[in-house]
Amino acid sequence: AIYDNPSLLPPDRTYDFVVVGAGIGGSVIANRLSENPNWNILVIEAGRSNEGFQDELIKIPFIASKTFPETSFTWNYTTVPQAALNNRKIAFPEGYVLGGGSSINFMVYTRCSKYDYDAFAKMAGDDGWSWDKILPYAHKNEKHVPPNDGHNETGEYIPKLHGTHGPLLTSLPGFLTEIDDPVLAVTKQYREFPYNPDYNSGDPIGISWMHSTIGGPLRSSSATAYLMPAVRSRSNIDLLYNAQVTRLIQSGKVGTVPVFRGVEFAHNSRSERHTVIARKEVILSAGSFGTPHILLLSGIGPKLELAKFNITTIVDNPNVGKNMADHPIVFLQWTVNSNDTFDPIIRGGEAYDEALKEYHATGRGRLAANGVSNHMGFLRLPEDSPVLANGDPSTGKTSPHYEIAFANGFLSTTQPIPQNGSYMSIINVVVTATSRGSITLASKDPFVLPVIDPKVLDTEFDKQTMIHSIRSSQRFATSTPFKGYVTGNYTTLITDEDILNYVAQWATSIKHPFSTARADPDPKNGVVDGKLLVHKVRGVRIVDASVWPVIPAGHTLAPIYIMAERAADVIKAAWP
Ligand SMILES: Cc1cc2nc3c(=O)[nH]c(=O)nc-3n(C[C@H](O)[C@H](O)[C@H](O)COP(=O)(O)OP(=O)(O)OC[C@H]3O[C@@H](n4cnc5c(N)ncnc54)[C@H](O)[C@@H]3O)c2cc1C
Repeated sequence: AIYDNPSLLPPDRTYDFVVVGAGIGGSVIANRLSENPNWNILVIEAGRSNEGFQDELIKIPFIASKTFPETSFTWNYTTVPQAALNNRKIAFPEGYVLGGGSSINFMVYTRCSKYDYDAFAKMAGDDGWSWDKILPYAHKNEKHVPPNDGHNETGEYIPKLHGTHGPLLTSLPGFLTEIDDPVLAVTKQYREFPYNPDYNSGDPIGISWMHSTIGGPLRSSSATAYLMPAVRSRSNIDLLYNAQVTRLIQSGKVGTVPVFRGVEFAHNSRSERHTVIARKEVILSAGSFGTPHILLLSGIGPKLELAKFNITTIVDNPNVGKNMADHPIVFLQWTVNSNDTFDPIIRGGEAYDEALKEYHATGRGRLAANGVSNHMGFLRLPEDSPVLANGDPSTGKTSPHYEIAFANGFLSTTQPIPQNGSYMSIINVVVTATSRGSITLASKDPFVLPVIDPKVLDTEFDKQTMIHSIRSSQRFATSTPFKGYVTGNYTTLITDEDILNYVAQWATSIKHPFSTARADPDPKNGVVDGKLLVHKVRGVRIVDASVWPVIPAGHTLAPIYIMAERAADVIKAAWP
């Protein structure tokens, strides 16, 4: 059954598993565990339903960016001032809705490098997370469907690499653009930008066609693919949304080890607190901010920090909320000779209304497709690059250092679009970023947002790699295939100093927080073990981005789906 207020949840109901957070990790776990008809599952989500008020914003692919930074679909986090960004505080939205990030994100589906998974396995001390072992779960997750415009996709990807029967729908670009041909022409002419027939093979290096979590004209999210189908078809799963988990409660002890099978939750800061007990496990899937926040409020975290807020430490673990990895992003634009970019649509008005009309009438057109890019490139710094002089932080030889992606218009999440003109944008992302930030308590009150400090571009490696990425983008935009199309720079950047100033003014986080409760067999170094069980307590497991000991070098949704699919089997095996 579905409940939208804690007071409606039947008080006598008991559950085997309580899943906290209905984002990517939580939705996969809830679906897979409820396959066992003998188990009862409760899912508790702080945010809203993915249906109802303004839900077109999270259904129509092109307008994804209208869902953040501050809407009813987001947690409106703001960071502390970022030193490398002119001390700007940046907006850091996260999904506050069934589906979590998968309901509001840009839908870019990248499995990342096989070495990212091998590094996870090695650091967590569990070979099951390695690429070769986990690959079946990538297939289990995915259902590749034809592109929405029905174009012939032969040669644009390698079919055998993709799932055909999973819940999550993925597809190639559903709206072809005028820059597709020149982008592909660059890959034939320049060794710096080789063509990769499919970046989801475990070796993403090169320029590939982009895959998105889109089926037909609609976003496919963990809510539409996993959670709601299970809730609507099975009687052993209850879903409660509009209910924030405020802490875990110690429910007993095994010897000297505390057991945490109690979950406390409330509709808002003024309303009554409720509790529920999980007979088997509490699964924390509240994401890289929500999960450590709940642990800290429950007395599991760095003792000195907890003491500052008069929270009694039950388990002293200095790693909770630390080691936060993320990816910095900056957008760069060029003026182009075209009447066919998406700029008029982004500006709104008549062009947007026309596109929306076409979408409703035919289910086709630009709005039915991902607006970010049709192709993207994952590239490595040259082996002799001085940026690598102090070592290579990437996980292996098929792991990129940076990403570039090409948009057929003025794309930016920080810069306002100019009133006039036509543009092309290249997105620059440092995907092997070495800066590490944190999430810490701001208050003992669970309804006060925690302090987020991602330390964007904090290290010299990250800054120099961003400079390299921008220079690479500049070579791309001025390559022969773009002669006559690209007419000039929107912003002219010549020296490294120019670039760093530009980055300080406009860079932001791509919103891939990771590793804030990382897996490590040694409780001194991590928060969970290789089976994702929280160290030094019983009854709590974590399944979300926070447990990854490395941040995958690409976009993060696919790696989380894949790890959650395997985590579900790990849990099933633990309760035979
Ligand atoms: C704006 C944006 C754009 C992005 N674009 C892309 C992209 O194009 N491609 C890509 O691969 N990745 C993208 N990402 C990243 C990706 O969406 C995330 O990495 C992913 O969703 C994280 O999954 P998760 O399961 O760890 O957490 P989430 O999906 O964030 O789910 C956590 C859930 O827990 C809930 N929750 C939190 N605290 C509590 C609490 N106390 N009580 C109850 N519930 C709670 C939240 O409301 C949320 O629903 C983007 C993210 C954002 C924010």
